[in-house]
This record gives sequence, structure tokens and C-alpha cells, in this order.
Amino acid sequence: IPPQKIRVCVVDLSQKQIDAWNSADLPIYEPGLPAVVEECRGRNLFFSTDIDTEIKAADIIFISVNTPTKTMGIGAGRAANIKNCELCARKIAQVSESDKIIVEKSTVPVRTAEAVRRVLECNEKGLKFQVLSNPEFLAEGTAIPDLMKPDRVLIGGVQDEAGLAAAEKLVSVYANWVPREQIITTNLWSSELSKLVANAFLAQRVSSINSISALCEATGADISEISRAVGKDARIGNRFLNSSIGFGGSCFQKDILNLVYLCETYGLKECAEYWNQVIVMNDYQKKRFSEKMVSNMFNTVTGKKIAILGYAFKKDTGDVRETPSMFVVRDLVLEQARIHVYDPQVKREDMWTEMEYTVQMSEATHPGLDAAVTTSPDAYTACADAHAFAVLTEWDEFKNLDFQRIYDSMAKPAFVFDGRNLLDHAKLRKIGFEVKKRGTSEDSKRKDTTAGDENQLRSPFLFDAVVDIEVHQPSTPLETMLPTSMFALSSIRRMTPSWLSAAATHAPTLLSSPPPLHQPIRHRSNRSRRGLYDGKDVRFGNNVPFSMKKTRRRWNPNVQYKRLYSEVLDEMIRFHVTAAALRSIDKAGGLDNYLLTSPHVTTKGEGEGQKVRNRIIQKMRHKEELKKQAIARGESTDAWDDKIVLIGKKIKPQTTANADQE
Ligand SMILES: NC(=O)c1ccc[n+]([C@@H]2O[C@H](COP(=O)([O-])OP(=O)(O)OC[C@H]3O[C@@H](n4cnc5c(N)ncnc54)[C@H](O)[C@@H]3O)[C@@H](O)[C@H]2O)c1
Ligand SMILES: O=c1ccn([C@@H]2O[C@H](COP(=O)(O)OP(=O)(O)O[C@H]3O[C@H](CO)[C@@H](O)[C@H](O)[C@H]3O)[C@@H](O)[C@H]2O)c(=O)[nH]1
Repeated sequence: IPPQKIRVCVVDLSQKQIDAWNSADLPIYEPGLPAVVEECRGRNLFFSTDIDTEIKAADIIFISVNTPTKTMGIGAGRAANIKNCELCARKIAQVSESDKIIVEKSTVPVRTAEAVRRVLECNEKGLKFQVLSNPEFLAEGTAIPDLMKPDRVLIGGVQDEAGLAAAEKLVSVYANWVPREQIITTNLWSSELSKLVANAFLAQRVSSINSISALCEATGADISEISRAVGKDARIGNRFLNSSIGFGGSCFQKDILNLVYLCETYGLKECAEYWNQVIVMNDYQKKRFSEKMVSNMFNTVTGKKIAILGYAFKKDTGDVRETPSMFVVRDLVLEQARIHVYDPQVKREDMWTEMEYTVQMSEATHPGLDAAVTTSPDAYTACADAHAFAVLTEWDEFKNLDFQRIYDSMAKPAFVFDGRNLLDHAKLRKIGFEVKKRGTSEDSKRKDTTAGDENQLRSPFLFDAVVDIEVHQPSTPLETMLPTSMFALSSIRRMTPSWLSAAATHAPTLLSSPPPLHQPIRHRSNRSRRGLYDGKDVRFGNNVPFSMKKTRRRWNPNVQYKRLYSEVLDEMIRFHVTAAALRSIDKAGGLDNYLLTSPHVTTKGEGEGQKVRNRIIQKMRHKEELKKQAIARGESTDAWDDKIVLIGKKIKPQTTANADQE
């Protein structure tokens, strides 16, 4: 914009920020920004902390302060804190000497403009202020192109003569470089809400594709192919369909929480739950990634060096607010890994500030944290001697690394966890890396190239149950095998020999599912610690009669002493077991599957269960080992597969009905 037309002064409370804006070392990294600042600074762009003077001089004031999620008080953890907006309004009302247009640029809850207007109206000089909403839609990393060629500029104002005139004045500013048809004017509340909705829709797309990536990993479909196929539909469009380790950044989570809180405030519980699920899915995606890293690295990363390539929440920015990398690093540090981070733009001090603010982790709360996380000057140093490297930000420079050099310097097996599906995986595999990417199954049995293979994992449809019965129990008439209830049918499907053979083949994957990383520590009775209680325990509470005179009472879980059959060990084993655990055992398809997969056994230490679980694991590993030796000797593995099937054949469908009761 020609200097004689418009003069812009950016004011901030922070002297440090303003000094940085006035220096050659700008406080944020944004491609193309230094050139713009250099061209305009001192001409018609200024940076200052003299807020009062600049307010007095301005015709239009943009309020662009931070509106973070509240950390305490009413709505903590969800509502946006608009304290800074109010402070700005009070300051403007206090120091202004002429009428002005106030533009809400910050992302705010709907109807914030009302609060701003009321504060401004309280000025004692009888000044007139028009409040407009003009939400910002730029994304970090592409701020300059987004500013120069925005999809739209949205301006909301009060729909009266003065409001429309103010909106028109702002339109004329943007019209200096944005085509008029892309400048939309509307009413205040719609404008404010549109911003939250736009971010919610974008984040929802990321969560949607991430949820499908989990399904792809379970089924053998490929998330990149799904994105390609779905994105070709013009009604859906191909942007924001990249599966990742979850979205980060200062906006998505904050704005969705803001939307959720608004829905709750207006009593729209279902709407609140709907949008909250976008966050739930994002948390799940982040957690899944670190869990997968641990499980793939033989269930332990203790003492292992792991390189993290990329810490910013996306490429082309140094911003680490809510970055998913932080959650992965946190999880790995809690697993006692040694982390080496390389990011071309992230400063170490910013990592720590964000970690303390968002996940409450610091050297003070977690002694040794500082030493556990090293920041490396380049990717090669980060990866040297590492057991794995994980790509967490999609920086272009990572695509062109010398991976042979990295492989040679790493401990073996050298794992690659590509959280952004950025690298050339075929090339990496050829070098020798073990590559784990998002949204595809690592399991060759799930690949569609093995279609028709007898051992491939069964699809969860009833038809398969019938096929299993037919194939493996041909002597039994089909009619007598066909169970009467859906539940029984699904139990039989789980128990059929072919399923068991598949389960045995996939034992390493089953066995390697890691314990969840952050189990809340809950008091447990000694008895529940020993038996199979499936999370149930003695509970205490009060009897509250009509007189309201409370008396203490306890509820005991329904515990029985039973003999249960382990297929792998081929033994009946006695357990103190709750009714809930018996149901879970049925659902899991037998004792072995339950012990191998139930989080109550794997992480919370059901004493008797864990001992048996360990024996099962040992026996399965032993069998795998014998099978490998047979392969090494060049013998056919059919015998082993047969043996596994044989083990399966001995098994009767085990339900609580045929468990031996003492
Ligand atoms: N970062 C983005 O990409 C982006 C994009 C669109 C919208 N937004 C929205 O813009 C707003 C600002 O976001 P941000 O990322 O720039 O935040 P930020 O925290 O990086 O910057 C806010 C600045 O405001 C200053 N400030 C706070 N209170 C002040 C006051 N009373 N007077 C003067 N200065 C004050 C702070 O010192 C800080 O420098 C938020 O509402 C955000 O949701 C951000
Ligand atoms: O297909 C995708 C696209 C994005 N992301 C992730 O989503 C997050 C947010 O990305 P992006 O939206 O590009 O960056 P932001 O700077 O947070 O921008 C969003 O938030 C701003 C602040 O409100 C809005 O102005 C922008 O319009 C909106 O895109 C990042 O972690 C990305 O890695 C994915 O995982 N997959």
C-alpha cells in the first residue's frame, strides 16, 4: 500500500518482542516475512511500545492479542480467555481523544464484540466507537501468501448506518490488494462464529483422516490411497487430508474447545460432544504414535537413543505451541529414552517453555528432563548411534538427507517412524531400515496381495465363522455347529483353529502391544492385585436413608474361584476371578487372548494373571524360535503351522458355562 495512504504501527506490551521486530532477527520464522518487513519498516510500518501515543493517532485499531484457553476459573480448559481483549478496550477508552473503528482481529467467542463495545461506551469523553469483527484466516508458514491472496476477507459489523459505514471503511483498506468480490461483509456474530467454525471444520478433517489411518493399520488399506481417492471428489476436495501424528498449533485445539464451551453454555450438549470428539481423536492419534514406537522397538526404549526430526507443529514455522512432537517426546522421556531433537527453526528455550505450559513438565517437576533431551545441530548428529529416528514435522530438507550415511551411523536394527509419510520408504527399506509409517499395516498377512491365503486374518463377518467351522471341523454337521445366538457365533469365530493359527502367527504383534504410558495410580486392594479382577475392586460408600443419616458400607466384587483353560499351555489353571473378568475372557476369545491383551493384566499387574501371561509369552516365543530354526534349516514350516492348528483343535469354545467351578 502506498505509504501516503496508510501508516501502520504495531504496538505490544512486550519490549522484547518490539525490539526483535525492530532488529534483523525477527521474533518469528515465516518464509517471505523478512523481505516484507525490510521493505516497509521505517517507511509506513513501525513497531513500538508507546501504546498510548499510537492509540491516540490511529483511526482504525486492530486488537490482535492472544486469546488462550483459560487455565483456571469458570470454563477452565475450554473457554477462551478474552482478558487481553478487554484490557485493550479499556486502554482505548481511556486514552482516545477521537472517534475510532475498533477491529476484533483476535479469535474470540461469539458475542465478544458486545463486551468490547460496552467497555468502550463507558469512556467519559462521549467518543463514538464502532466495533467490527475481522477474523484472521492466515496459517503459519504460509502467512505472506495467505495475506496477499486470501480466499476471503470477512468483515462483520452492526447492521445499522454507522456500522455499515465503518465496515465499508475497512473494506476500502483491504480493497487496496484484495478483489472486492472476495471481501465478505456480514453481521458481527456470524463473523465471530465463522472463524471458530472454519477452524473446527479444518481440524475435523484432520481428525477424520487420522481416525481412518487407524482403521487402515488394522485392515491393510493404505491411508495415502484413501486420501487420494476421497480427495478427487470435488465436493470433498483434496486439502487437509494428510494423515499425521495429530494436529498442533496455537489455534485448532483452542478454537474447538472454545466452540465446545459455547455449545455447552447454550445447553447444546450433543453439539458440544460432537465437536469435542475432534480433540479426543487428536489425542488418541498422538498417543498411538508414541505407543507404536515403543512396541515396535521390542517394548522398551529405556536407555535407547531416539532421534526426533522436526519439533515445530508444521513445516516452515518455528512455532511449537501444542506441537504433537512435544507429546511424543514427553511419552518417550517417561519411558526413559534418550531423545535427540533436530528442528531447523525451533529454539530449545521455546521447547521447554511450551512443555512446562502445556504438559506441566520441567526440570523442577521431572529432574533429569534437561539431560534426557538433547537438541542437535543437524539431522546426522541427532541420528548417530540412535536406535530409531522419527519424522514428526514435514520439513522439505528431511526428504533430501543422505540416508545411507544415517543408516551406517545408527544402531541396528535401525527403525524409521515416519509420522508424516514424508520419506521414500522403498528406498529406505532397500538401505536396510525398518520403516514404520502411518496408516498402513506392517503386517504382510493384511496386505491385499495375500488375498485367498488360508491364514490371512479373518474379516469380522459372520460368514467367516461358518467357513472356519466347515474347513476345520468337517466331521461335525454344519447345522449342529451353527450357534443360535450372535454372541455365541462370534465366540466360535474367535475360537476356531484357523483364527488361532492366525493369532499364533501374529503373536509377536499381539505380545508387543505396549502398556499405556500414563496409567493413573489408583489404590487397589491386595486381593484384587492377586486375582483376575478386570478392573473391579472393593468399593466403599455411604448408605443414605431418608433421614439422611449416613452409614458407611462396602460393595464387594463378585469373585469366584475357578479353573480356566489355557490353550497355549494346555493346562487348567485356578484363578480368583470376577464375573466381569469372566465376561471379558469370553469376549477376548479365551484365557490366553485375555491375558495377552487386557490392559488390566498387561499394565496394572493382576498378579496371578501376569505370571501365567509370562509363561504363555515364553511358550509362544519358544515355538516361534523353533519355527525360525526350521526355516533356517530349509525345512518346511507346514509342520509348525500344523502343530499350531493342532493346538487350536484341542480347544473347545470356552465360555463361563464350561469353566470348572470349585
Ligand atoms: N498465530 C496464528 O497463526 C493466528 C492465525 C489466526 C488467528 N490468530 C488469533 O490471533 C490472536 C493472536 O494470536 P498470536 O498467535 O499472534 O498470539 P501471540 O501470543 O503470539 O501474540 C500476542 C501478542 O499480544 C501481546 N499482548 C497481549 N496483551 C496485550 C495488551 N493488553 N496490549 C498490548 N499487547 C498485548 C503479547 O505481548 C503478544 O506479543 C489469537 O486470538 C489467535 O487465535 C492467530
Ligand atoms: O492435512 C493436514 C493438514 C494439517 N495438519 C496439521 O494441522 C495442524 C494445523 O495446520 P494449519 O492449519 O496448516 O496451521 P495453522 O497455522 O494452525 O492454521 C490454522 O489455524 C489458524 C489460526 O486460527 C487459521 O487462521 C488457519 O486458517 C488454520 O489453517 C498442523 O499441525 C498440521 O501439521 C495435518 O495433520 N494434516
